[in-house]
Amino acid sequence: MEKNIREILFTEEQIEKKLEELGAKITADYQGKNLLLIGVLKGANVFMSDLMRKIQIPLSIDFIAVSSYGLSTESSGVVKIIKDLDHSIEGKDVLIVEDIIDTGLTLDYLYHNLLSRKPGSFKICTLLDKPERRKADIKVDYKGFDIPDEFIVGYGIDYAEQYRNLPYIAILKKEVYEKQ
Ligand SMILES: O=P(O)(O)OC[C@H]1O[C@H](OP(=O)(O)OP(=O)(O)O)[C@H](O)[C@@H]1O
Ligand code: HPA
Repeated sequence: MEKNIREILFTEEQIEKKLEELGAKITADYQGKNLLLIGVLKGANVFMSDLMRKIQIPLSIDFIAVSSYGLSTESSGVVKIIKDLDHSIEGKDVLIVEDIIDTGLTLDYLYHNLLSRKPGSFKICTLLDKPERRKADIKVDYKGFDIPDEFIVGYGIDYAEQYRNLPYIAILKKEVYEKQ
């Protein structure tokens, strides 16, 4: 295990099993629809790549890049779009794919921003949900796991741009970010 990791929350095998469940639900719910997965970069990159291969219906993908945490473990509360979508979403059945919902401020911003672009439908899928920290009310349609109020890394999720390549989801040791 990486030396700065306190505890592994979900192993590769547990993540794989959860993705199969989520993929099966999305496949059943979006039959005959015009499914567009929108990945929220950079964190959702790994989850989105694995999830889309568990969905057994035609779909398209796009990405939006936002940032509110920068190099910190606390949300700045100011969400910035760094890279916008490549295409219009008008009339499309949009499923936002997030790695983690924490305060909910990122998704609250994206919800209002993307809804104004008139999608046919709009739903939210997140791998991880940290409900204790919520500041904005978010309705999650597809969820992988609830997690405790700890700082999480791995499987695409970073601290100061590190640890995204860990194949598991883990709690970062507090001394790693408290000494910064
Ligand atoms: O619910 P919130 O408190 O808003 O936090 C969730 C957001 O924070 C992380 O993104 P970050 O800003 O760290 O950018 P990244 O995806 O590039 O790592 C994560 O990927 C979510 O998008
Ligand atoms: O626990 C977290 N870890 C990494 N990035 C995050 N962005 C929101 N919450 C987290």
